[in-house]
Amino acid sequence: MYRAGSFVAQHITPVSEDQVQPNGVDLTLDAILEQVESGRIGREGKTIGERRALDVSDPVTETYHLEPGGYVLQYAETVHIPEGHVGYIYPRSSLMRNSCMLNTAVWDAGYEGKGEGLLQVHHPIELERGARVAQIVLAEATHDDTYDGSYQGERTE
Ligand SMILES: O=c1ccn([C@H]2C[C@H](O)[C@@H](COP(=O)(O)OP(=O)(O)OP(=O)(O)O)O2)c(=O)[nH]1
Repeated sequence: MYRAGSFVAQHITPVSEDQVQPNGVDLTLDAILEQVESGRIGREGKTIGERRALDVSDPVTETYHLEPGGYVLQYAETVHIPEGHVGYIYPRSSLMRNSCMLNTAVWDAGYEGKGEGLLQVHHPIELERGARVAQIVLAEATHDDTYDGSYQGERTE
């Protein structure tokens, strides 16, 4: 069962009232990166290739002008996935209606950090830093251990 947005909001920092939706919480855009080097997924281990942070095209409004392509989008909020739950990301529908998509992997129980998503741009779009671009939902889930991988605590210092 998916939890209500008010429950999800208890696990997102910082969060404001306008981010809380009936079934989840909107996440905002912190930064957009472009991958410039190949990564590797091996039978054992993995390497993340170098990604370079894009400069905003308009520094006054902090707006990115994006051409079609694939980008890594970093969310601004710290997310904690509580025990007994699993998280998924959906794009904000207005992003999708503008021919763009945000992909999700699994957000594991016990994970805490500022995560990332794959942003697919199928038509040029402008995105402002701090704009709501995604929605995170939490579903109740059984699990064995809790998350203890390499991304635990990412970008939280
Ligand atoms: O779209 C997503 C999905 C997940 N995560 C975060 C939460 C998740 O718990 C963590 C690790 O994901 P995963 O377990 O898939 O990472 P991995 O590639 O298996 O690496 P590791 O074994 O180091 O965890 O990354 C994101 O930032 N974005």
